Amino acid sequence: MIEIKDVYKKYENSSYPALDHINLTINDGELITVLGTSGCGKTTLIKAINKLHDIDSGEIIIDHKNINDVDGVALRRTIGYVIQQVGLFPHMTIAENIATIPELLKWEKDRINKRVDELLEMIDLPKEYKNRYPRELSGGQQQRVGLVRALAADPHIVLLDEPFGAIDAITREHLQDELIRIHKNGNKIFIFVTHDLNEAFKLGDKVIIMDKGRVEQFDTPDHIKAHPATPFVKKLLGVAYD
Ligand SMILES: Nc1ncnc2c1ncn2[C@@H]1O[C@H](COP(=O)(O)OP(=O)(O)OP(=O)(O)O)[C@@H](O)[C@H]1O
Repeated sequence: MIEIKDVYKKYENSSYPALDHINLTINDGELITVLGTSGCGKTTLIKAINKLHDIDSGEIIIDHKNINDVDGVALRRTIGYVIQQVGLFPHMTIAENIATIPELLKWEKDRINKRVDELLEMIDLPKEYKNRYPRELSGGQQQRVGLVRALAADPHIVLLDEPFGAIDAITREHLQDELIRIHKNGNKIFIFVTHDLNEAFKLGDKVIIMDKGRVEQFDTPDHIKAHPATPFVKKLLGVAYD
């Protein structure tokens, strides 16, 4: 469970806060999407959760522990993280890429090999891809590897920052379905950032709608559509549904 209590952050030289007194509770097993226009604070929010960014005030509590009291590096080994640029290590094979966190956690070789095979199967990549390098895979395949790399050590929480942003519409739809399937098979929290309304509403059990560092609405897609809470949300829906 993640509790975000009155979290505030303002970058120097910024005219408005990136996170303006945010309050959210995210329960185990929820797939949450974060939707908002460019610069509204989506990335800052998820980087605050894995301590890549510090916050000015407020509290972030993960599984009843304030992350202030947890070392950032140790925390990030327990939280999956997927970014748009994929970030696979180019000089490492697919198997080595997927094994990064299990290696850091000093898992036994056999356990790592088994896990790599299991994850490749999960994303329908043939076993022989294990020894390929990222450049020998298509963009969509690399994105899939980026996704399962984040799942390798079976983290309880996975943060995904516009992971399908640079992918064509058909592959993207396929990856969205895959993500839903993978999420269904575990009691994990996925927090998925996107600026695409259809993607946010398709994937999210609940959607966080942000504007200028504020949460405008946090609710299920159906409830948001039926009862948009603010003029901003109405406008956002209007653009897509009118
Ligand atoms: N390192 C930084 N230094 C100063 N200002 C920053 C920094 N990172 C982000 N900001 C500012 O904070 C605000 C929120 O940025 P953030 O990256 O969280 O937005 P975002 O919603 O993820 O945007 P996008 O969809 O464009 O990635 C923006 O106004 C941005 O310019």
